[in-house]
Amino acid sequence: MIELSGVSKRFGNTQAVKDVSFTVESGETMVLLGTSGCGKTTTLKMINRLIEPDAGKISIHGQSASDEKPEMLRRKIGYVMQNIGLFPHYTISENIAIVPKLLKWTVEKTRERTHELLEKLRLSPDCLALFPHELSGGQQQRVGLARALVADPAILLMDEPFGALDNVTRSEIHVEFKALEELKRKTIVMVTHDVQEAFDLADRICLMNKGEVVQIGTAKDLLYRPVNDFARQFLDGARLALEFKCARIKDLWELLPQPATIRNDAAFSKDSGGIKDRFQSADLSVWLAITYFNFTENDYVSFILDNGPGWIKTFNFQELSQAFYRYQQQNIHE
Ligand SMILES: Nc1ncnc2c1ncn2[C@@H]1O[C@H](COP(=O)(O)OP(=O)(O)OP(=O)(O)O)[C@@H](O)[C@H]1O
Repeated sequence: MIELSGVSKRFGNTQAVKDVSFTVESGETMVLLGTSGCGKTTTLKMINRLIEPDAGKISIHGQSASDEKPEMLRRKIGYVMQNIGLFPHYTISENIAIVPKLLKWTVEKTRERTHELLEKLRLSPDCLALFPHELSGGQQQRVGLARALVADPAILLMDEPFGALDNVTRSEIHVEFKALEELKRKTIVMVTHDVQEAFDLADRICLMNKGEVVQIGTAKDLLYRPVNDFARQFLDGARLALEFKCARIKDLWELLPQPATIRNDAAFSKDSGGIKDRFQSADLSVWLAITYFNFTENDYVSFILDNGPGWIKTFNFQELSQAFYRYQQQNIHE
């Protein structure tokens, strides 16, 4: 768990961070979101003491960060730098081995862990002897993540980790990132100025402006219950896409047409793994349902909820849109 209480930082005449307080629970992903210069990176760097606060308290797992030596603190906290930040004259293998070296791991232990991570992050072992510039942006980003994860830290700080990637690669990596078992147990604080990214990855979002926290909440809180005009306007440009991202098929289940027949064939029984062929989990955002499954007027897709009556529904794009519209109305008028 990470706790910030009344944390402030000034650089000369600039109040970079002002009285920021929030708690990130163990295993939670908190995204610091806001426009350029609003104090996100400064806040992140105060957590691992790359920057020292002028005022306030930061504690990690209940222990004050200021009581610990910065180098010791940083060994326990993975850090993915802005613009990936790989060392250009180190090979990929050397880049990943930086923390293991500090921790005096054996060559064999480092090699084993490196290969384990490469496999999880879908990187070929052939890249180990290469230099960063010989890899694509997406591959470099994965190496940056491998370097931060190598010592299996419970906490991961990520500063615009996908900032260098184009939009398509970025969305693909978001899906993979969410699915990585290695990350599911970690407490993550991530900085981004990209609202879509925040909505894709956050459990909760901390929206900042001019060094201060404007609102902390789930994506749905920010979308449907903004605390002020700034919070409302910050999302306005992408509101519809964000609403699609926030809503899961299961959230609108009751608004979707009742199944004409409840099918029971063995092909998609729970025992056979649930998802078969065109059968998708209802725990999927409406956004993904539409973008990934080429969902059209003529195209019926079956979704599976939990077991029980009505746990499979088959509908087309139009029926999904209608249900989504009713869901939006309900939330706005909540
Ligand atoms: N080392 C520094 N010296 C002087 N001013 C700084 C320093 N670091 C940050 N600042 C200023 O503090 C403010 C907050 O910067 P910070 O990098 O935390 O913002 P940010 O929200 O992360 O922005 P970006 O998304 O552009 O990185 C900015 O006005 C910035 O110019």
